[in-house]
Amino acid sequence: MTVESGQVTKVARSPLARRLVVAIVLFSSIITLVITAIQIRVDYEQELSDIDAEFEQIRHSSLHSVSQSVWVLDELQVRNQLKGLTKLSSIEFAAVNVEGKQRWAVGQQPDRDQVSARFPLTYQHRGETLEIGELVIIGTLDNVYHRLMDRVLFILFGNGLKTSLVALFSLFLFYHLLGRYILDLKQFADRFGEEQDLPLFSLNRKRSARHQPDELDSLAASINHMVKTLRNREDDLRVFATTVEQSPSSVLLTDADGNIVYVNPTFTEISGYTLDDVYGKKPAQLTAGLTADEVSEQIWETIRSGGVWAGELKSRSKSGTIYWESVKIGPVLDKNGEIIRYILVNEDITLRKSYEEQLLHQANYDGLTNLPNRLLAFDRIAQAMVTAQREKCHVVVMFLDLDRFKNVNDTLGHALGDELLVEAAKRLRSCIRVEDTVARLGGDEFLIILPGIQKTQNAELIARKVLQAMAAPFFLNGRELYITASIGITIYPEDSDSPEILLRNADVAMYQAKAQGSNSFCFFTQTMNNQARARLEIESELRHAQENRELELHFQPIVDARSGQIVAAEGLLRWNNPTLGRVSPDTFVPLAEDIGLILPIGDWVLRTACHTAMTWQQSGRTPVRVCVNASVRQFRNGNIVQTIASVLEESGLPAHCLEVEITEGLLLDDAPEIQEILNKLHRMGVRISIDDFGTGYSSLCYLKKFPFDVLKIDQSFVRDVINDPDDAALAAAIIHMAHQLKLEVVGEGVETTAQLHYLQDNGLDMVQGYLFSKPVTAEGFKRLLDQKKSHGSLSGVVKKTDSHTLTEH
Ligand SMILES: Nc1nc2c(ncn2[C@@H]2O[C@@H]3COP(=O)(O)O[C@H]4[C@@H](O)[C@H](n5cnc6c(=O)[nH]c(N)nc65)O[C@@H]4COP(=O)(O)O[C@H]3[C@H]2O)c(=O)[nH]1
Repeated sequence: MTVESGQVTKVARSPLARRLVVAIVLFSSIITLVITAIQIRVDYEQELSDIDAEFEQIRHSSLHSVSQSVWVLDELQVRNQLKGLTKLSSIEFAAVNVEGKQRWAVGQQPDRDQVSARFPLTYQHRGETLEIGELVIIGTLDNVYHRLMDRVLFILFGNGLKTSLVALFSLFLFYHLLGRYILDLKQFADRFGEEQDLPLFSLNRKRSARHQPDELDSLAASINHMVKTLRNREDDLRVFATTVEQSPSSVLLTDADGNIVYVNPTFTEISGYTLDDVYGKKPAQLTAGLTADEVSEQIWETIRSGGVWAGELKSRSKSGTIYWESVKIGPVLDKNGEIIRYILVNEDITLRKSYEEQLLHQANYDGLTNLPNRLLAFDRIAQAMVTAQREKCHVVVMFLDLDRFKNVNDTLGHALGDELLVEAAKRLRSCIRVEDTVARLGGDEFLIILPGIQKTQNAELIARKVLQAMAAPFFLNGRELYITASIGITIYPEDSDSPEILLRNADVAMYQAKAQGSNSFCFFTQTMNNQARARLEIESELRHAQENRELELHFQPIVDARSGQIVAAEGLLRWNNPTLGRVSPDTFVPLAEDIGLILPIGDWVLRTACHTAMTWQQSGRTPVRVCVNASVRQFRNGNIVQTIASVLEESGLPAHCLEVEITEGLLLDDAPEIQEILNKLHRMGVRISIDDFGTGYSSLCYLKKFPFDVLKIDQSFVRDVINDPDDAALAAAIIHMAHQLKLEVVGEGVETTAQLHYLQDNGLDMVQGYLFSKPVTAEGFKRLLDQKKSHGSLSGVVKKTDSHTLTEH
């Protein structure tokens, strides 16, 4: 009840209730006043007409007697009659005027609102009507007024009471029907903001069975619907708020004027600024000087027109660090399409940017020397060509390759090779102007681009300068190294107007310079171009040689120098191409090495050689060794030990029947893995021979260090043993020395009996050469083996005459 009465008081105090009461009172009062006024007016009219009626009554009833009394001048009677008149309620004063003058009067003449009447006093005398005077009666309206006033007061009081009661009743009704529910609603609304789990609103009223839903029910239903909608929205908002709070992107909100009103934790984390630091500031203030004015204008133009601007901008953190952000800025519109906020979603892309920059650098610069790479070099050539065309000058493009750089790598290791390249790059840079470019194309290949050259003769000067710079010794890792370079030169626009062709021209010219004996330069000519084309053609044909079965393995016998018996067969590659015809191994083997094809080809040679040798053995012929040339590449990049092991297993050829021929080049590299491979092969029982001995470094160390079985004297020595005493002495010394080291010696390229005899006399173990046989097919070799069978020993044949050689035709 207390709550109830308290609520009533609240209701009574409520402006709405007050307004209701005032309205009721005002309305009721106005109605009352209007009705009262009308009523009073009617009553007043009625009072006046009552007075008129009374005056008429006087005229009918008293006028004759007053006239009689005046005629007879009965003063007393007149006075009594006048007094009698003033006794009447509405008459205050009565008088008789004779001849215009007041003769008798009774009562007070009122000075307030009055009503009066004048009646002529007449008398019939001798048939004639005489006017003898005038009766004046005057009444006041006081009584009328009093009565009217009483009535007014009564009406007002009655209506006031009624109005009050109505107002009170209205208040009660208002509270009972509406007010208390409004208060409940208010309380619900108050609690709704504070209590998350507030149950839905329900009207606290009794409902009879006949209760029909009224406006309050539908209001409650609407409110609950609104509550549910709000709660859903609140949930959605909470989800969005959490999303924004936990977003890995930084989020800023500004008001419609662009002043920051919110930042999420990621923003603080990245920039170091809290909301307090930046509240009310413009985002641009945080990046002052980092965004170009045109970009800022473009951003504003886009977002003011309702669009979203996306791009990458630099930002500055609180500590002053500059970082990159991927930025999306857009307006938030209200439902009328008016901008109410701007939202900035930024992602820190500094890392990505730096990767991109790195990638860009990597894509354009060489990692080792930091010189522009091939890609950038092309771009520079193209740019230089455009400028040269405009300024009517030339662009000189030089292709530079370090001579025998591979040897440095092989001998001293890649680390030192790399150091040499870095130093060489520095020297190259020091030879040219700032506007010139030195690029590294890869390996030991460099490109020098000289734009804006007026006289092409200058190219020669610069080439000489470069060669000179390279000629000075390099001091690396405590070693003194010498390296030379070969330079190919081509000129724009004379030689070509395409960067690709210019590069190719310079490459071709460089090859020519190398062919001339290295440490030189060479200008490009069209003839060179043709040669290069030919080389390219060979290269492209070679790539398909194996699959097209164009390769063949021929065999050349190696015979015992004393018995003349065939003791071994050297497998020698042959390539017969339908377009190119027979191509010499001296041409295609180095090419195959350059382009890496020597690995599959080398495997094929090994396999073919072992299988062929095995078929000879299986057909009952005396077993002979098969010698296979192995390229340096097979040792470095291939899996030669496993290949040989599996080939021997596949073919069934005993390991001691296989001899692997290597050249000195392989040994230049002091790499332990080469020694390991050779040792493994040796342990497997495979024989190892050193080929072309005498042409390279011919270091005796190698002979001691590596597990060789055979030494093959190069044919260049053998050729001149008869004519050149030096070569003769050298050949003899090599045989002697090899024997000291327990190596067997093969003389290569023996073409004459004189050569053979000289070598025999000096104790040579085996001979190989056209004197006995040129390399022949496997079938041909089989015949040679059979021929040997039928002839028994060849030694006699050999010693008699050249015409009795083993040569297969
Ligand atoms: N003038 C003259 N030459 C003679 C005489 N006796 C033999 N020859 C030639 O001398 C070369 C000996 O082979 P090489 O020094 O290993 O030199 C070989 C070898 O380095 C390479 N080669 C050939 N086949 C292969 C192979 O299967 N693998 C590898 N890696 N290189 C091979 O190609 C080079 C040349 O091979 P070919 O042209 O077959 O030339 C062969 C052979 O035909 C002679 O009395 N007089």
